[in-house]
Amino acid sequence: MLLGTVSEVVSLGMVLPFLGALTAPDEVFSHALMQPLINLLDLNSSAELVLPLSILFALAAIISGLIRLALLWVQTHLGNAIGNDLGSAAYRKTLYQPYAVHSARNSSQIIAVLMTKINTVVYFVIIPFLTLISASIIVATVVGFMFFVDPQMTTVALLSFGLIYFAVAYFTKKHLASNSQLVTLRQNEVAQVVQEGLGGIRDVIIDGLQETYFRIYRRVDWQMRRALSIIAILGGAPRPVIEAFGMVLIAILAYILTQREEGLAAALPVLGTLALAAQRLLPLVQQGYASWASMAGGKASLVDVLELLEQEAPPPSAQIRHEPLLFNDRIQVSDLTFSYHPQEGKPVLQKLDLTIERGARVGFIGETGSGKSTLLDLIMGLLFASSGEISIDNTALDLKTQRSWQARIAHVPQSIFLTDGSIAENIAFGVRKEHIDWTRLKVAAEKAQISGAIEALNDGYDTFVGERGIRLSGGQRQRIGIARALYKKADVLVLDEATSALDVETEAAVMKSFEDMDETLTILMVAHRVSTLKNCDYIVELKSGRVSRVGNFQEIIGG
Ligand SMILES: Nc1ncnc2c1ncn2[C@@H]1O[C@H](COP(=O)(O)OP(=O)(O)OP(=O)(O)O)[C@@H](O)[C@H]1O
Repeated sequence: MLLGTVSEVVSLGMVLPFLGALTAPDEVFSHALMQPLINLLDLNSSAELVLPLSILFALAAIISGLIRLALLWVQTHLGNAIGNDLGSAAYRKTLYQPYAVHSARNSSQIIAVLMTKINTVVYFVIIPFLTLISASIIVATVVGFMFFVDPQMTTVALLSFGLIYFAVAYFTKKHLASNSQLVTLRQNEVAQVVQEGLGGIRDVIIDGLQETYFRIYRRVDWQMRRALSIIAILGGAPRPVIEAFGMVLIAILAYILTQREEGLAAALPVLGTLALAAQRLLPLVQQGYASWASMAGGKASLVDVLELLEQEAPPPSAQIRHEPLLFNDRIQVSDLTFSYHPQEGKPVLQKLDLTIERGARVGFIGETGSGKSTLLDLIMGLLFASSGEISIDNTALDLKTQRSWQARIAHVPQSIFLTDGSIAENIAFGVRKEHIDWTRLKVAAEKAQISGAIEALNDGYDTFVGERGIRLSGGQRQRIGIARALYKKADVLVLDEATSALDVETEAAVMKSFEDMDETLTILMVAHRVSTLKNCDYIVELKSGRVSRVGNFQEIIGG
């Protein structure tokens, strides 16, 4: 920035002697400031001065250009580096939020912030801010230099340009703010429509909703872009007006200067410098104004990014590997009440008591919405009781013990997330490829009834699982999910409709393989088909947020 300023002033400073040398060579030759140069080059006449001055002038211009190029590089790079820091910090904090926070909010808004708004902030706020600072410093210095050349004219020029920009800023401020708001709202909607359309693509295809989603996307995206273009237009609009005005002003100044006693020749260097300064200064002032306008336009996006950054930081213990919580006897659920929204209506679970011994295979049934998944989330320490408690052996499950309890659990959801990687990497999830324990991996795959299918593939365990595992069937995905849980060698396996996509025979085989597992392995499962629960030690039936019955398969389901 400092270099940028120096380069501007030096290249401007070179104009005065250069034009002077062309128009009034003798005066320049005898000027005190020129003597060191004249002595250094051993010049004898004013005519000899023109060439070195021309070279110096050209050099100053080239250096000034190079420095500005470097400045552009630094600003853009720095802006994006700051954007990367902000985005990563916001994503990290988001990941570490409690499950209750995630389940209560709209994920597409978070996606909009992390994918789109952070860019808006970089290109509309951070880079313009850096540009504004450098433009302000350069403007101030160039104005100072111009003041030195001709204070009167500089004051007139400054006041006229300044007033115009202030007036424009005053009148556009409101429009910039409202469009800024519009941009962030529409960015949320764009993220939502993309997420909903692609996330539910099966239903979109079956219901023939492609055109509906396409139309919504086109409308909200256009509204967002229109607001963005209004911000850009408001930022750029004064330029052509001011440039025309600037030229008029220079014509007037030229006229006034030529009317002075010294005549045109004496006025020309001053006029040239002023014209050049205006030509340099105007884009800079315009850049400063456009940066301000852009920042005003990006403000609402910045507010959204800052909101994510203000989320509670992960506790220092979050990164530490937790020693698994002692679990030798039982999970005890005592007098447990839970509400998603404590102020509203009846709790989802009410005064629930339940004991699950270590090594038990427990099935949960109940009507839809009876609270099965919620109870499993509470047992897994993802949600916390509104009143009552869950304890493991005799340790209460709370924020402090949550991570060490979770170190014992493997969860198999209904739909598992597969990363772009090999099957092996997806089973040994989160483990670096070189650290994978292949024997353990193969045993897990065998027990999950997937080893045969994997080994039949050309690349076996190294087969690449495409984007979100699209190349695998639902049943294969679920079995990979089960193998992943088994690889973790957890003490508690939680299966929430984890076998719903399997055919009856495969499901029975998976269930059978659970039977052969270590008898200390505790299995909690919610099943799509009650027949899946046939081999459970007991079945817990939930009704209206309470345990209505506990018994074996025969007692609860009947023969
Ligand atoms: N994130 C949430 N925010 C608010 N309410 C929720 C949330 N998740 C579930 N609920 C409500 O809690 C109740 C219990 O839901 P839960 O998913 O635990 O039931 P479930 O027995 O597992 O149902 P299903 O068999 O349909 O999966 C339902 O009334 C549901 O609407």
